[in-house]
Amino acid sequence: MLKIDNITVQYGNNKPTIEDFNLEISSGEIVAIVGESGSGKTTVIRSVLGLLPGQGKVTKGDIVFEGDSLLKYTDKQWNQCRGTKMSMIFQDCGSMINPNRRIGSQFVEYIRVHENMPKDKAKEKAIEMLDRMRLPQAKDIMRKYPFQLSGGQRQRVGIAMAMTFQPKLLIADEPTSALDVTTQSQIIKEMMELRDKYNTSIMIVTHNLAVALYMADKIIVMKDGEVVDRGNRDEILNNPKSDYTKRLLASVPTWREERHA
Ligand SMILES: Nc1ncnc2c1ncn2[C@@H]1O[C@H](COP(=O)(O)OP(=O)(O)OP(=O)(O)O)[C@@H](O)[C@H]1O
Repeated sequence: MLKIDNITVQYGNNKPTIEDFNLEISSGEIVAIVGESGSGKTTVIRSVLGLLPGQGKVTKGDIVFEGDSLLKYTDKQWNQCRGTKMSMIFQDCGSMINPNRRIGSQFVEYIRVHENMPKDKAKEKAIEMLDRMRLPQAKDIMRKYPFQLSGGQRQRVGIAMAMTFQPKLLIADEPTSALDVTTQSQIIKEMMELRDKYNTSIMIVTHNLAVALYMADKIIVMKDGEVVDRGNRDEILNNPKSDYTKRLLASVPTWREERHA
């Protein structure tokens, strides 16, 4: 479904931020990229989304999505792809939700940018999506401004928007780090349900190894632009290769002798 094939990414003439990076995601698979700040996680997902900032560029390798190279996508192809086949959610929905506009008006506009439909139909669709993301009183939510919602509610709105067109790939950058622990675990469970229901592949970036161990089928641990460990949950948990991963594991809380993720 998505193949990141040996890419090197560089910002201007600086030393490459990531080198020879590989990752394959199948349909319905959840992959987590874990690592500390500055390790290159966001660079990987921005490369996939074609949204590298500044002078960022993929200088080597290829990124293939459903058989086509994303590196060769035209602006038109990107517009058809982002928000529909490939969607993203961010920490506290940062770039998705405008703080100065009511949820309803921006959700309706978001839908109509991607699909030609009358306003009332788009509104129905928005309410249906909010309902699905377990936001009770969806009609009330539509009338509210983002600041009138809790962090968890805002994040559910972001996920509802991202899931509107049932994307094949959902890319999530630290989607729960702004939330309290209880809301964090609810949102994570809800994301896993999306995978089960729609077979959405999910690529999640997190600095929290516990979150990765809980939800991901495949985990990649990065440090200073390099992959220092990769494997499924059991491999990372029981047979980590790098000292860095071992240290991260040691910091995951334990409970009754059992490591809890
Ligand atoms: N716009 C940019 N211009 C130049 N260099 C950049 C830019 N963005 C990132 N970098 C370089 O890439 C490195 C990795 O950054 P990146 O944002 O990918 O890390 P990260 O693991 O996602 O960190 P965080 O968790 O803080 O978001 C940075 O240390 C920096 O050297």
